[in-house]
Amino acid sequence: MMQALLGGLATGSVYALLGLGIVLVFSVSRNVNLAQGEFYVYGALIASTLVGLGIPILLAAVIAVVAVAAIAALLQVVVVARMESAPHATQLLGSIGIALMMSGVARLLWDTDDRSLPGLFDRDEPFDVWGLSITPQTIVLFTALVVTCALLWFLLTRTMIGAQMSAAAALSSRAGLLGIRTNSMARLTYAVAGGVGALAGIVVTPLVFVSYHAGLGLTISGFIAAAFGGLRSVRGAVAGGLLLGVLEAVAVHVGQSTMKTPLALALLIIVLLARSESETSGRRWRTWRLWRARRSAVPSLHAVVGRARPLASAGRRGRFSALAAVAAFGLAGPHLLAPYWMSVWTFVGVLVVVGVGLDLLLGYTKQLSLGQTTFMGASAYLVALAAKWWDASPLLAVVVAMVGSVAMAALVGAVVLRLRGYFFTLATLAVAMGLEALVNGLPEQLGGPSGLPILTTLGIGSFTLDTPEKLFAATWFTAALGMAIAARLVRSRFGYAMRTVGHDEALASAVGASPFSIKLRVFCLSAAYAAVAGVLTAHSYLSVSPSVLGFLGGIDAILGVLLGGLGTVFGAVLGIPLVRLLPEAGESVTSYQLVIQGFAIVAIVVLMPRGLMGGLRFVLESLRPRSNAEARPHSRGVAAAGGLVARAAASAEAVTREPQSASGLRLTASDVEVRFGGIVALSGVDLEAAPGLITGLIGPNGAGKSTLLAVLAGSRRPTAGTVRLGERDLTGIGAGTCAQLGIARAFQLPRIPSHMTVLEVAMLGTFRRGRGGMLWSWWRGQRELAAMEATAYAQLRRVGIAHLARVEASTLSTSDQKLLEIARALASAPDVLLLDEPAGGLFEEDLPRLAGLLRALAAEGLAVVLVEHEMSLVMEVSDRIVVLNEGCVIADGPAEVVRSSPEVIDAYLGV
Ligand SMILES: Nc1ncnc2c1ncn2[C@@H]1O[C@H](COP(=O)(O)OP(=O)(O)OP(=O)(O)O)[C@@H](O)[C@H]1O
Repeated sequence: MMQALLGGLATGSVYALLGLGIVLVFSVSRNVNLAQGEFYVYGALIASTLVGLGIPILLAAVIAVVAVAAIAALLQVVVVARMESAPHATQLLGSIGIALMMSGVARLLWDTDDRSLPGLFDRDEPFDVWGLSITPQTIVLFTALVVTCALLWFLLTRTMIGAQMSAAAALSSRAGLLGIRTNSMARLTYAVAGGVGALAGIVVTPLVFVSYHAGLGLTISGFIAAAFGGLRSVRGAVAGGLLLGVLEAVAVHVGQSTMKTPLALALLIIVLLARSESETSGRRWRTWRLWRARRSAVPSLHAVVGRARPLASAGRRGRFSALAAVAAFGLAGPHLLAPYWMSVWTFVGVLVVVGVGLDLLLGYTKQLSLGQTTFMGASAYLVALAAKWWDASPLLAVVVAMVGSVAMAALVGAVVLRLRGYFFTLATLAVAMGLEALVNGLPEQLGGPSGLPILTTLGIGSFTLDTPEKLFAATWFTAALGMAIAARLVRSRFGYAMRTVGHDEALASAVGASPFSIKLRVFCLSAAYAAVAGVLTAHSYLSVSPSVLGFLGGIDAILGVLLGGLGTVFGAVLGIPLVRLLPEAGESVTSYQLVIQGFAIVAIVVLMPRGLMGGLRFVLESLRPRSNAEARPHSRGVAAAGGLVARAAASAEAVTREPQSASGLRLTASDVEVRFGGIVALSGVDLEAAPGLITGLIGPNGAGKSTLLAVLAGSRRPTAGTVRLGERDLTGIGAGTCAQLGIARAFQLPRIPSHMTVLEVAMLGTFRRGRGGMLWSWWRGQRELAAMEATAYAQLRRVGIAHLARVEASTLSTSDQKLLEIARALASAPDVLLLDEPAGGLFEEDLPRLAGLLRALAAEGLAVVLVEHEMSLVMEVSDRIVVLNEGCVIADGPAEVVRSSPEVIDAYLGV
């Protein structure tokens, strides 16, 4: 046992070394470097080539470490630096692209052979220490870990460079203001991470062979180690690496070697979850009750539906033609294609189905799941198992496969969607790899590496898909149907919520959409697409093997969707055939496949983020004749809005004087305290926002006004104190539920999703007034959208920017964006309106209009809370003013009383 533990510690040292590289990069540049394992592979392979040329091992090791450091720095400059401001999903995709590209180049340079290295010492015989046998190379390995930790500690804490690295990490983009060259720091970090990775490869390869494809597995192990310390702790990475190594060794020692990988990956998910924020169940229960309670009070969008004209959706003809072309291909294909090509195109169709589901998740909600093929594989396995274990009929086997896969997605999603950004993606990767390893390790139950046969033929009753021609047609019809369903969904109220969640979860909560619930539903829906693809693939190949579950099987779908264009639904049908047909170009291409895949991912992410569909739209937009007076649209969404606005305007006539809900509820904050570590932002604050009144909230910079507004909106949980709306306790229930209950907020810095028109942004506000979830929204799509547009247009007109309805919102001036924030908030027909510096950036001549609007809103019964530095506005419109200073209320009363308070003059007005 002790010998096994020692072996575990040795393996753990390798993981720790890999984890240290990941920690270093993440600490400085907030990137998860998925190529860390490739640095290991390159270090070992370069050194082995040099040794083969007769260079002594020590010199070869030094050259290899320097070479890999240089490669890493080059990759940082050429690829990573260009993705700095991209979303997490894009950065991770770029990182995957780099890993695949490096792996592919390694295959070309060093072929598929396993390689080894001589040890750094001549002696081979192990030492005997207290009955344990320790090889000299194991000692080298431990020494390398200790020396690397010491050097990293010295570099980070005792040198000027280390101080600059830490500052670059802590201050992010603002580090440049202090004269810190953030680019050089990031480059240096990558170089050091590359060197550490190469060193790990060089010290381990005398013990274990290395080959070109080892990188990904090593990266995952390194990531598990790094995750222990939250990706930022050197000590955490070392402890995590050693623990993982020991855990694996124990699994092998007790005869469960096949469980090694699933155990390690389960450990990763547990660690990630332990580090994620979780809500208490009590709070969730209260939130759910309040969410249900709001139903009766909300002025329904459906009261408007009858009055709003149904819109002929823009681009409908184009979508219909595309769907008809795909279905026609399904019919004509069997007559046009030779049998071999028909089977190739059948699998392309299967991947298109996966790709459309993936696009809903990645393109709209911006969640990069590397586990899509997990659900495809699970479904294919369930088809096989239903027949094998329960002798199920073909139809029942399909039902079992679909229900089982979606239920599995719901369980997996409920766990992994608690994680954000990189952590979510890596958890899905862990699920995919873990399941593949599990199936491989259970030959008796699940067929092991050779898989299972499919014993059923797809069909209903006497109608069976028993020929390749029928399966081909069914696959492409399914793809067309899948695209039609997705295209309708993304043009519904739920579709807008998906896009908002993808852009900005805080904004989604502020309009009453629950990011978690939306992501979970889309996760399950995309799994349903994958499950359908699994059913088709099982019956096409008549067998299923573990490789279908693995993450690499899904790379083609990801790459195809990226190439076609994310967030387009139809991009999958453009991109996936190009990707899948590439290997068919010949034997020689197959050996270049990894390089091409990796390079294509990197190139698309960096150079063509909108893919082929984006390019196509750009060309079509450029060809479209346009009058001079017309504002140039920046996206298809913007162009589409042009035709709709006139109708929205007409419909808005019917809803212009929408009754505000005016439920007469009062928002009360009592004894609120908020602390940020040692900073007391608010202390013992009371505030009451009564219906029909405007409550001004003023105070010097840093007084705590925005923090109090965040507490009232539910987006910040107070350290102490309560918030109530009428009798309901809202403390800590979250911004989404507060928005659902009628508290609307306009942010100090406008939150404007990219590629949305002004009308669309205002429409987001109507979310809480719609009915039902994803299915209802899909079913009622166009009528509900018409009501949303009419309602939003009415509010745009109210704040005076209806003429900008079709302009891309992100191009508006700050003052117009501020007015748009108010329009969006009003579109929710709130009871309470929280405004954070609405006059900031407004022109002087706009102030009277804003004052008039605020008074009118109060007259309609709204409770308005106005945070503002523009004193003329506050004094003119406020019925009551609360003054904050250093987190405490120093005055509360009518304008004339507050204005003459010596304390207020001293703290604020006199400045
Ligand atoms: N996320 C945070 N972490 C740490 N401190 C914070 C955070 N948010 C606010 N603070 C601190 O809390 C205090 C109150 O900040 P807040 O933004 O609420 O003030 P404010 O009155 O809105 O200022 P301004 O008028 O400049 O917007 C400040 O000292 C600020 O530095």
